[in-house]
Amino acid sequence: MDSTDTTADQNWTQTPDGLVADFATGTMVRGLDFVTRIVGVAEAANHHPDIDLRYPRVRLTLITHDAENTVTEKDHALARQISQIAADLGID
Ligand SMILES: C[C@H](O)[C@H](O)[C@H]1CNC2=NC(N)=NC(=O)C2=N1
Repeated sequence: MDSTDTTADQNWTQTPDGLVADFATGTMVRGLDFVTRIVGVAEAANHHPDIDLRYPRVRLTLITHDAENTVTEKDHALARQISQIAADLGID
């Protein structure tokens, strides 16, 4: 996957803990709305991020437990979906 021009990659960084992204939600209420939508797509994918909901940002970490805690396509696919939700909500 060309990792230079997709929205998902603009938000996400590969770390030893997995794919990590911070989203500047601005308030905790907006963060909760964002997280609620994330949980919806995570449940549908049966693939779940670690979620750190704070004021004024949400931090997400994606790793595949079933693959000895490595980053897999499941993580990249969910990252793309999450980045799209953020874009839809006008969250950077
Ligand atoms: C049994 C269940 O389907 C698995 O444990 C799923 C659930 N959600 C998951 N979420 C994440 N992030 N990684 C996984 O490997 C994973 N596996």
